[in-house]
Amino acid sequence: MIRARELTKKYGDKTAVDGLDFAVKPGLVTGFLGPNGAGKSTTMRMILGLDRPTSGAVTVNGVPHEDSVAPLREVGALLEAHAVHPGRSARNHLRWLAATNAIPDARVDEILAQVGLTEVADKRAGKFSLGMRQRLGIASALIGDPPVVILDEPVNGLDSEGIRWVRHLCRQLADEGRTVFVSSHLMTEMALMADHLLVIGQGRILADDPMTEFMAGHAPSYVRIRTRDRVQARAALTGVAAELTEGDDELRVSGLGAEAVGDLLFDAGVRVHELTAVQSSLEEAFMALTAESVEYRADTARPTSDLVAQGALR
Ligand SMILES: Nc1ncnc2c1ncn2[C@@H]1O[C@H](COP(=O)(O)OP(=O)(O)OP(=O)(O)O)[C@@H](O)[C@H]1O
Repeated sequence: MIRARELTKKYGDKTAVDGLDFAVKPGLVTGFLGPNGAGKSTTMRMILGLDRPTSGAVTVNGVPHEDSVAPLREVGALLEAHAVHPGRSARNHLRWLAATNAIPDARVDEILAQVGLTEVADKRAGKFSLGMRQRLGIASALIGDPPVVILDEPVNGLDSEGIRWVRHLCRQLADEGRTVFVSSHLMTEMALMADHLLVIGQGRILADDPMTEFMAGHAPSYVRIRTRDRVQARAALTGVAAELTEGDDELRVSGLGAEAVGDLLFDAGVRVHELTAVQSSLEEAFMALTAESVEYRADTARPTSDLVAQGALR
């Protein structure tokens, strides 16, 4: 369990993390999301005792991480810029970590096999591809068999097979009862991986919900209709549907299921060319939720999805 209370970090005038209160629970994969500059890395660094809070506190299993006696056996972490000596082999790097954390040497070969690096274990880490470095970083995080695992952008640089592997690994770690706290900018991956979401923007919590509740609350579903008889279709649905929105060549109906919409249109004699139940994606929900707190945005970038622009997400 990771517990933050009024966790705050200021850099001069800049408040990077602004009074965060949250609990990351064991047995779940908790996704940590936020736009660039939201304060995710700063929060993770404070959890790991690498940065001191300006005020407030964060504990891992009840103890501030810097007070931990054998830190790698308490929390395993992969940070974006993890340091491995380029001249050292993967095996020697892990052996050094094991030796300095009272972890048996036998664990090194075990963890190398688990992350798929056995064959390159004696290669210098400086020669590793980004994907191999990520795997070594994950091996370093897991070598102490920790109950709490923190992974900052773990799928960065991994190919499709590697991404699937990280997803399954996170699921397995959570199923073993560990606390798994993961950040990623890849929303499709997060949607598949996380049971719970903690979303921050400008250092503050925007959402702290189970994935299913988050999607129900922020990623609305609607029924898409394509028909040439738009006027008739609107007439049939007005007053029954919660909301009717006109798209370029479609009508979007919220507040009614596809069956009900189909029946109403059939009863009204409307010829329908498409009727689809649509669930907005996690990415659309995230963009809508964080639109106000995006720190850096290209002038030409549309801040939110077409859905938002067309008024279907509010
Ligand atoms: N050492 C520092 N000195 C000054 N400002 C900092 C420092 N570290 C972070 N910040 C600022 O604090 C804010 C939060 O940064 P942080 O790196 O935690 O965000 P993030 O959510 O991890 O972003 P990203 O997704 O881009 O990695 C940003 O505005 C950043 O510029």
